[in-house]
Amino acid sequence: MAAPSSLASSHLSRLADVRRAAASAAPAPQNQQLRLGCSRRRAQRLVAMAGSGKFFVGGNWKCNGTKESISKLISDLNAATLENDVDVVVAPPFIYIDQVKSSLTDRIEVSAQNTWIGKGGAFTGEISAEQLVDIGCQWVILGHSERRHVIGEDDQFIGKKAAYALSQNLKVMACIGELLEEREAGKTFDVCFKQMKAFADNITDWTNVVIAYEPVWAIGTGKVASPEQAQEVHAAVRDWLKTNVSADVASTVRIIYGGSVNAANCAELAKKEDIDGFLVGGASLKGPDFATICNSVTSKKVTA
Ligand SMILES: O=C(CO)COP(=O)(O)O
Repeated sequence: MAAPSSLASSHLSRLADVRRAAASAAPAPQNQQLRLGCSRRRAQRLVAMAGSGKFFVGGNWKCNGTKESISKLISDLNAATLENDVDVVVAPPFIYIDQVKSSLTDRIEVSAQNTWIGKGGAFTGEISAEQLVDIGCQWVILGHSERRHVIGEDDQFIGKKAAYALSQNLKVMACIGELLEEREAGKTFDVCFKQMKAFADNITDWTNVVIAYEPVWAIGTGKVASPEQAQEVHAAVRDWLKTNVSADVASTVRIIYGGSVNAANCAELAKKEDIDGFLVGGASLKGPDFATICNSVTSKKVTA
């Protein structure tokens, strides 16, 4: 695995610029900082987010579940106590979305795992954004590595899907992340920035977008990125947004981490400055574990 020091030094020096700029920016209102008990830079970001800056946890159920197992998961989630400071979303397989919508508490929003690129019609086997909205689905996951690397979706196709989903008022979890060989070749930032560019070329309003950094080598492998590895990429993506989109988007968009997150490792990851939540696969199939991950937002309240 490439050590952080092998990542491009120009990006690291730009990160240092961002940190210096943040340190010299006007202080956040003190009550906000105290209430959150977090670092000044994060408090400033939360003020800029004006209420939309909650910790965010998504559960991606992938191609798992039966009517029976999903009923059990729903009743565990309905019984769970969730912190107020966290947005929680689950993404069941398409065919169970209706079942989930009709029995899951409104406290948890519902996402699809994919959508068609445009308006529905003669596209056998596809599900349109209009249909998702029709059944009350609020979110869609786009650009997941399993869609990119197993199904073969490319950056442009994914970017266009994001534009269309947003135009239909679906909120988007936009996924990026490098393969193991790309990380080992020192290409982590290049790969993530290229995937970001395809999203940025198609997205004009980032209000309803959450970015999910999911290193492919950490997905379903039990090999979680260290908090430092994840933080480094999150900060670089935020820096990329500042340079290529706007300072406002860079400071307000949530960047969540995915890849072998579980009830035991979530608290340490959640403490990191630029980790605004998680996209969880395997552990989201266990209600109590998923609730623990949602409640790792409390780690954010400890001064970083
Ligand atoms: O792909 C993921 C979420 O979208 C992560 O999956 P795991 O948590 O099972 O590694």
